[in-house]
Amino acid sequence: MNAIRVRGLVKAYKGHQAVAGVDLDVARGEVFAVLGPNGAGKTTSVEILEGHRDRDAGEVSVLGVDPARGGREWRSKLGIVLQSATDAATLSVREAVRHYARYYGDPRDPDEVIDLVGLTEKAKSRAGTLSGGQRRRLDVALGIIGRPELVFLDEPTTGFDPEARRQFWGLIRLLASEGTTILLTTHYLDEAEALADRVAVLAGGRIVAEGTPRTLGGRAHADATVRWLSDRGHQEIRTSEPTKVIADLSRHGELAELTVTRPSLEDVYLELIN
Ligand SMILES: Nc1ncnc2c1ncn2[C@@H]1O[C@H](COP(=O)(O)OP(=O)(O)OP(=O)(O)O)[C@@H](O)[C@H]1O
Repeated sequence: MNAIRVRGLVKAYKGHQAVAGVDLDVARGEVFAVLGPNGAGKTTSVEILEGHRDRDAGEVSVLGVDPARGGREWRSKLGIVLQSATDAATLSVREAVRHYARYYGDPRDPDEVIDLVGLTEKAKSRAGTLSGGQRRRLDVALGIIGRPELVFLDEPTTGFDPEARRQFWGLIRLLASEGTTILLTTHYLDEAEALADRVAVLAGGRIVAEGTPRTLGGRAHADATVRWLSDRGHQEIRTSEPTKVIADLSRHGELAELTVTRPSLEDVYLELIN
């Protein structure tokens, strides 16, 4: 059984279809990233899967349960990190994490989780005094304290500095290695590429492409661009046979500033949504 199965999901706000017929399958243990521009319907879709928002039509199964009817036991298997920061301002980081741990039957060790998200030095600080990125790390800590089977992360690294993002990626890889299923939304294409087994691109409430980061939108078969510097300036050739092109060119000697590139995930993404 898949961790997530969605068929024909529809949600409208005052006549505007925010989600306009989405099908989605996420296997157990998979890291799945949903990409898409602002207003594409990512948060709406994720909130329906979390049981936080009702739907107008479609079938949804999350860990074998319809989220609209998910009870306490089902909810305890989920880890949810919302876009809005947690309201635990008066508690210290350690108090907040310990407090949340009490809701679960088999929580992780609070201090271990605080360490995993890189907040050990801030463990005694009140949540209200943390920086934006530190608050976000606390949100992630609260989302994983209950040892969830499935974690929803809505734009988890927004506001993280580069080092914190790398640290977070390590945490996601650790959770994935333990068999946790992870659904994340992100605007960072490098994040999707680094973490996701598969990605879906949502635009205008519909999935416009789905695949592995390496193959999305025909990326693996796209032409390569060979660039080099000659006496006449910078040269560029688009080709499906870069090895042959370079072999031919190199007969004339060394090629200065030689590079071979294929479209990045960002190139493919921008083409898909436009
Ligand atoms: N509570 C609401 N009431 C009315 N319209 C809403 C509501 N929530 C979302 N929408 C609209 O639904 C559409 C999809 O919004 P959603 O938040 O799901 O997009 P998103 O892909 O998560 O965007 P972002 O990347 O900006 O977070 C948008 O046009 C938005 O304005």
